[in-house]
Amino acid sequence: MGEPGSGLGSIVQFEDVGLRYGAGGDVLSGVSFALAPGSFYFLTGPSGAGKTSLLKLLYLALRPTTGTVRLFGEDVAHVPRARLPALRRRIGVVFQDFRLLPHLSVFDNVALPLRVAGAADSEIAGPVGEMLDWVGLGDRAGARPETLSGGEQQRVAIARAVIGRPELLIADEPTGNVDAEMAARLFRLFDGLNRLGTTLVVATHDIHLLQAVADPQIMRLDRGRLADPTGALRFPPRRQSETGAAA
Ligand SMILES: Nc1ncnc2c1ncn2[C@@H]1O[C@H](COP(=O)(O)OP(=O)(O)OP(=O)(O)O)[C@@H](O)[C@H]1O
Repeated sequence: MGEPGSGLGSIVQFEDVGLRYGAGGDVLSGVSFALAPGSFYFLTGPSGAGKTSLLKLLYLALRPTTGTVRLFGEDVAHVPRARLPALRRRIGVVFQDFRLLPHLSVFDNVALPLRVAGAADSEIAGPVGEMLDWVGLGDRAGARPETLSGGEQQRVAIARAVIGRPELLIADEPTGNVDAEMAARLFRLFDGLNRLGTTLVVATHDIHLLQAVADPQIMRLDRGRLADPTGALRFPPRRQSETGAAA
């Protein structure tokens, strides 16, 4: 797990981070933690605790009001605006509200990160087709997002977030709209990515899904503060009988 406080070699480091929206009160305060490369963190806490706000700091949609956020070793407050897109390309995000592009097909939504990274069409078809098969949407490649159910849109959003094998994957309630079987499958996908080296931060209320993951660590937010100031609590290791066959 990350070495809270030291942050050396971390993918993400928060130092005494505080966040306010406008003239409102503290949404986050005194948040400090460091995530080691290749770790798998769950972010839990009651509604309104600040989980989405913390994730927004991670994917550079917000900057902290106080304190320091470092991503890939860089203080985000000092990253020139022109370099932000390059930094963002290293991060995959599954948004709570999916944010699929309505004028693009399912295929083109999922292909987008590869196209932005400069991949040729010949390099795109195979991986996108495989990814759509994996999330059970191989036969919906040509569909527009608006014709899909909420759960199907969520799976497209996950496919788009992971297709480029990001160094850091951030997901906000990524299984909120899918059934238990698909949720377990998606978590095995996350676990597989994690084994390949991707660092994950997943906000979820679905605590029992943590057992689909080899080495989960838990951060709990309560009213804008990390409940465990040392950064993480270790979850009991999964038992084979509880997880079923591997993906
Ligand atoms: N854009 C905003 N402007 C003002 N206040 C906001 C904004 N976004 C969030 N908040 C406030 O910040 C607090 C934390 O919200 P946040 O969405 O981060 O919580 P959360 O833990 O993700 O909740 P949930 O589990 O319900 O999604 C809430 O009190 C919310 O009202």
